Amino acid sequence: MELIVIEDRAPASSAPQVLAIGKFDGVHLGHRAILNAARQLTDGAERLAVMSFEPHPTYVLTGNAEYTRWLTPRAERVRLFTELGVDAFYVAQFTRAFQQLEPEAFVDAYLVPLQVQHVVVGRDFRFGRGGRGNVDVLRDLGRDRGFDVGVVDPVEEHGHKISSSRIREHLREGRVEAAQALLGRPYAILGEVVHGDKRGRTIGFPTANLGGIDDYVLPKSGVYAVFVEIEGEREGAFAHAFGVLNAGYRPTVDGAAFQLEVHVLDFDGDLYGQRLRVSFLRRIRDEMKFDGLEALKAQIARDCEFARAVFGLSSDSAIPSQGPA
Ligand SMILES: Cc1cc2nc3c(=O)[nH]c(=O)nc-3n(C[C@H](O)[C@H](O)[C@H](O)COP(=O)(O)O)c2cc1C
Ligand SMILES: Nc1ncnc2c1ncn2[C@@H]1O[C@H](COP(=O)(O)OP(=O)(O)O)[C@@H](O)[C@H]1O
Repeated sequence: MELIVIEDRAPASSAPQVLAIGKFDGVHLGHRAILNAARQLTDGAERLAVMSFEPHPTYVLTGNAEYTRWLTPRAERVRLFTELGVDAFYVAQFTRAFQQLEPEAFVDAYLVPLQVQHVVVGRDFRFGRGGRGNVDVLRDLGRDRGFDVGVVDPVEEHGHKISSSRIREHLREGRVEAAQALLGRPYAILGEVVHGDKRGRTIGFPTANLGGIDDYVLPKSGVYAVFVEIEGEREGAFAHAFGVLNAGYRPTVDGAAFQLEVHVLDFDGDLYGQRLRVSFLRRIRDEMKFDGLEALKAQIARDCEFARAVFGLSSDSAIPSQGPA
């Protein structure tokens, strides 16, 4: 897949294209419906392309700092679009000048050079200065410029529209399974294993601390059962495994910063510098303040047992399974 950042005018495309336009944060089931509709319009000669915008338009337009974080930062969108067979991903810079473009100017500078044959958007798509452009405006502009417009109705789940903001809300409340139902896959965060306080190993539960996660929407603090993958190949480690993850401030040890740390089940080895993707499968409990490390250690052992039961893994410990406290 080709990744093209657009500053103020799209580069000329050498091939005709079908283009899906939207924010695509999360690449959730609603976004997938748009991509599938676009894919069905491609014939042999046309490329399948996606256009989205950075920084997050909601951040630029509302100033809401939560939108400096993404469900899927650019690298994750690149990965998912590649998996979904997208040929070209255009990232348009959502600058002040961009926001001033009239709908017609947007179409002429951003779509016409791309040899767009079909544009596919969601029903509520808005574009151009002050959000003046909508699907009808886009259709009218396309008529004179040789493209048509496919409109995809919102995908619903239990009568509610699937949206990135609902997924954010679920994650804020720790409802990772509800988030998964809207995403069509578990919510995942990719980070690099950094050094911590080296306390984990002294209590028998080494925890890989994830760094470089500032671009991600973080789930509610608490303990989660997770799926863990190492990005790229590595000799002597695992390709994927299960784990228990603590998200939060670690009140027992007076942690000051929000952290994600994962203890990988049935693994012993060096993970520093590795890139791990953790997928949130099940919330186990709230983060708690314990009277000392022994109590914390006993609870982590129960968390591991609980996760083993969830995953159907055999227990290799003598601690009886009691589930979360
Ligand atoms: C499954 C799991 C659950 C945890 N639960 C809590 C908790 O409820 N409260 C807390 O203060 N710390 C909790 N922790 C974090 C530990 O305090 C932390 O892993 C330990 O201090 C090691 O820190 P280090 O990796 O920086 O050495 C948990 C860790 C894991 C792996
Ligand atoms: N099962 C495991 N799960 C997570 N990390 C492990 C495991 N076994 C060994 N490690 C290694 O131990 C490190 C974590 O140990 P810990 O004492 O918690 O140190 P730190 O405070 O630096 O995270 C990980 O970064 C990894 O390199």
